[in-house]
Amino acid sequence: MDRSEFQKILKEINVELTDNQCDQFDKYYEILVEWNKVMNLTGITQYDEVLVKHFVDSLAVFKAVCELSGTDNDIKNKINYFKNVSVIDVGTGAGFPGVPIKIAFPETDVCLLDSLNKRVNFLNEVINQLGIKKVDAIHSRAEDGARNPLYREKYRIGVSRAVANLATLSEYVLPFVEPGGYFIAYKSGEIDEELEASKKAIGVLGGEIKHVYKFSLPGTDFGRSFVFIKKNRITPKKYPRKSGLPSKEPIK
Ligand SMILES: C[S@@+](CC[C@H](N)C(=O)[O-])C[C@H]1O[C@@H](n2cnc3c(N)ncnc32)[C@H](O)[C@@H]1O
Repeated sequence: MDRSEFQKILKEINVELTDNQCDQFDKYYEILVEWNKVMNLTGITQYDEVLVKHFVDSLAVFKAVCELSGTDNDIKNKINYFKNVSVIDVGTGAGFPGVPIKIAFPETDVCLLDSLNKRVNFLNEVINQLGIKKVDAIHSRAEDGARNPLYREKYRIGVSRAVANLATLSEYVLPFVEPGGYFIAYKSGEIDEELEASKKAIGVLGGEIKHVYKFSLPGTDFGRSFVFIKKNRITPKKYPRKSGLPSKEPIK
C-alpha cells in the first residue's frame, strides 16, 4: 500500500495526516518490526496489515467520535475531537491504540500503561525515535496505577483494546477517568451478552453505557464496536480491587 492509499483509507474514518505524520507512522512500523524479532509485540507484521489492523483500527475511534458528536453535545464537548484532552491507554502493549492517537492528534496528552516492562521499553524507544512530546509510558498493572494519586481520576478519556472482558476492563480503566469523562472500549464480535454482564460493574464504578458504535474496518470484514461509557460519579475508593481480582472475579 502506498501513502496515498493509506491516506484514502484514513479519509473514510475522517482522519487527515500530514506527510510528517505519515513518516512517523512509517518509522513506528520499522521499529515495531525490528523489535518484534526479539520480543513478542504483535502477530501482525506485514506492512499493509499493520497499517489497517493496527493503525487504522486504532484511529477508527475518531469516526465514532465525529459521528456521535453530531447528535450528542456532551461527546462533542468532552472528547473535543481529541484536541487538548488527556488520554490513558490501559494495556497498551505495543502502543495500540495510544500511539496512533498520539501521532494523529499531537495536542493530546497520552499516557501508555502496561504491566510488561519489556513493552514499556519498546514504547520509550518509539517515543524517543519519533520525538513525540506530552506522552508517557508507564510500567504498572492497572490495579496498582489506578490507586496512585498521580493517575487516579486524572484523564478525560480512557481507551483500551484487546485486554479483558468489559466488566474487568471497566474496573481497570474507569478509576483513571475523571468524573464527566469517558471510557471508550474497543470491542469486536457479538458483544450484547458482554454488555449485559458488565452493566452492574460499570454502575458500581460510577459509569453508564452511553453509546455502542458499530463499524466495519475499511477494506476488511472485521466488525469493530466502540463502547462509550460516561463516568458520572467518582469511583468508590475500594476499586480497583487488588491485582488479579478484577479478572478472576469480575464484579457481578
Ligand atoms: C493482547 S495485548 C493487547 C495490546 C494492545 N492493546 C493491542 O490492542 O494490541 C494485552 C496487553 O494488556 C496488558 N495487560 C494485561 N493485564 C493488564 C493489567 N492488569 N494492567 C496493565 N496491563 C495489562 C498485557 O501486558 C498486554 O500488553
